Amino acid sequence: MSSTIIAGRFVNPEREWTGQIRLEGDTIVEVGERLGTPDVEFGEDCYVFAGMGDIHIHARDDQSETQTYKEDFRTAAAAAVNGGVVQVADMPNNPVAPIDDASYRAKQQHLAARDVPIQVTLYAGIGPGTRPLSFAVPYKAYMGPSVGDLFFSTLADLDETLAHYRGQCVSFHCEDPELLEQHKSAATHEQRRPAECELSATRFALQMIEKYELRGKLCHYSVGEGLPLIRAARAKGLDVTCEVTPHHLYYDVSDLTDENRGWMQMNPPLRDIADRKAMLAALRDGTLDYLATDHAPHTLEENTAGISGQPHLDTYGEFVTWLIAEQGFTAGQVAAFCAENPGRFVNPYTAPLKFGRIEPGYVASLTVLNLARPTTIRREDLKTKCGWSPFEGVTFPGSIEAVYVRGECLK
Ligand SMILES: NC(=O)N[C@@H](CC(=O)O)C(=O)O
Repeated sequence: MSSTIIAGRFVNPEREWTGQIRLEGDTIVEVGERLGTPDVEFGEDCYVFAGMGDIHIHARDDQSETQTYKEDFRTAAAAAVNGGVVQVADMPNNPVAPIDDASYRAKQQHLAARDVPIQVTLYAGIGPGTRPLSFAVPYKAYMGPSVGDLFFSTLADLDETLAHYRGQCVSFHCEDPELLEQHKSAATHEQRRPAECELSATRFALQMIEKYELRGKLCHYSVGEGLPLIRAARAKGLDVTCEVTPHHLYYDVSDLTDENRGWMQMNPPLRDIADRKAMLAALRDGTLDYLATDHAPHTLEENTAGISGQPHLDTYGEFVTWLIAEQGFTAGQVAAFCAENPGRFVNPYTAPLKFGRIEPGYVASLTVLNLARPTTIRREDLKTKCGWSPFEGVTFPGSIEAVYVRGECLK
């Protein structure tokens, strides 16, 4: 079995240290000071993290193959590696939604045939009348309409369905369908999906998590007023974690112009500056657990025509360098919300591989960021099939030095 010694500055959430690690096959087998002559050495400008994980992506690939003109598992995996991401979790709002044993297994087989190097965990969908699968998977509930047909029209219907999912791991897209309906004639996207939709849905999701003892997760959180509700629920002992996207941390409504409105549209929408600042603070204090992109690759033409979502996998790692160099996040904080917490979320489903830490027994996947070499995002460097990024032209303070996937250096 091939053995590689890597030297550099390593980061886990609780400590940062200079030393060496030894990889054997696809596993980290030793962490120490002087294990031998290094095969690879990363300099002082680099941080070596456990491989980063994006637990909210839309690869747009399923057995129907009707959306693979914009992304498929291969191009999503290429975009992930390009952005320093070694494991992803894929959402179920496909034309053929994985909602039961047969449809989930069929999507798994479809994925296996794509033979991608990174780990892809599949969510199963919860829709009106669905029931849990016979094996453990993470679930996703779209409370109201977003993209695709998997959603509820009333929260009462969702409650009735969730009663069957007691104790399961359920992620919520928090927008109240009845309030969305009330605002549907408003002038702009953000007025049609206002903060109160997410707040009301947050209260409901927390009630459901308590009532059915779910392992709950709130997706792409964007409303400052909801954060105290999440903290209070945790203080009460609820098992609830929370994602935040790059776009809700970087942009707010003051960035919207007549020209960019089309491609700056996503669900939930951009919010006020105060919300954006609240998200940054909550990511720093641990209220938000995961940097998860909601990578939603649609073509620019589709976005301009009104479909919601932005692609973000290609730029995940560069965006993280902005958090460190310009927003004052510590490398340890990054190791928590980009590696350890996403790893903890998927590890129940990825055995024998264990993601998220630099520690013997964990997978030999690493994300190495260089904080001294800035990157300007250019369309020609993207690997996503949809072919664009909202960050085109943005210069981030750092770059991706290397990406190891199961012991192999892929970038
Ligand atoms: N977030 C989005 O704006 N779009 C997502 C759907 C979703 O996650 O709601 C998509 O599937 O494209």
